[in-house]
Amino acid sequence: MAGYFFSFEGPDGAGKTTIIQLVEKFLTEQGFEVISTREPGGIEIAEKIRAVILNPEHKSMDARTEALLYAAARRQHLVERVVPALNEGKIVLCDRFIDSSLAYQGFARGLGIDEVLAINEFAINGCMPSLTVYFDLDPKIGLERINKNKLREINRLDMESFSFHYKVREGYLQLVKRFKDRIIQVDANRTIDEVFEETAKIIMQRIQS
Ligand SMILES: Nc1ncnc2c1ncn2[C@@H]1O[C@H](COP(=O)(O)OP(=O)(O)O)[C@@H](O)[C@H]1O
Ligand SMILES: Cc1cn([C@H]2C[C@H](O)[C@@H](COP(=O)(O)OP(=O)(O)O)O2)c(=O)[nH]c1=O
Repeated sequence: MAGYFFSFEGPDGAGKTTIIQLVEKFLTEQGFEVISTREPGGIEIAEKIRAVILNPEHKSMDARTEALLYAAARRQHLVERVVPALNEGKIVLCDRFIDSSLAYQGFARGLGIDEVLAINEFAINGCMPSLTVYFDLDPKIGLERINKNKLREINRLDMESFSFHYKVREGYLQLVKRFKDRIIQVDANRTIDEVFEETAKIIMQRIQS
């Protein structure tokens, strides 16, 4: 595969969507062919799986069921959207990928990072991002940012307690230590311009290396 696969991680409200849009514009202006996507990314089968996961009425969903459904939606999106773009030599910017499952289901839900990694390795079959930018932010600040934006829908994961979201952050910080070569941590508690500049620099370094 000729393209570059980059994923972006962090708590809800960390600024992933905002920064990805800016990075996409920047890279396009530099002459690269870029797509930005997010799971389920408009892929019909993956959308349907995701609707089942995030439906606030599904309070009885078992944690392993949740992890398997995320992995299934990921697989479908990868095959239909990410891999074709990489094969065309494009840069793919993906809002959340495997590390979301490791942090949310593996660590915060307590299923175990290694267990969730195993089912995701099966799902992605070797197609890992070459670089992951993790936006680190106190989840409280992320939720405050989201609450200011009244247009955003509230999903089943948003309804989790604060302690869940703090565990997600702890999970991410463990992943940063474990996958040092792949994950780069960025302090997201700064202005949009500052976060964008650092992110663009990290990505350009990886493309040029
Ligand atoms: N660095 C920042 N400082 C202040 N507000 C921000 C920052 N980055 C994003 N926001 C705002 O926070 C909200 C959530 O941002 P968004 O990019 O949707 O986050 P995510 O995709 O990580 O959930 C949006 O209203 C966005 O404008
Ligand atoms: C991709 C993924 C997301 N999630 C969670 C994170 C979010 O709370 C929720 C919805 O993700 P998403 O639609 O990416 O929401 P946001 O725009 O807030 O980032 O699903 C997992 O728990 N595991 C996963 O593998």
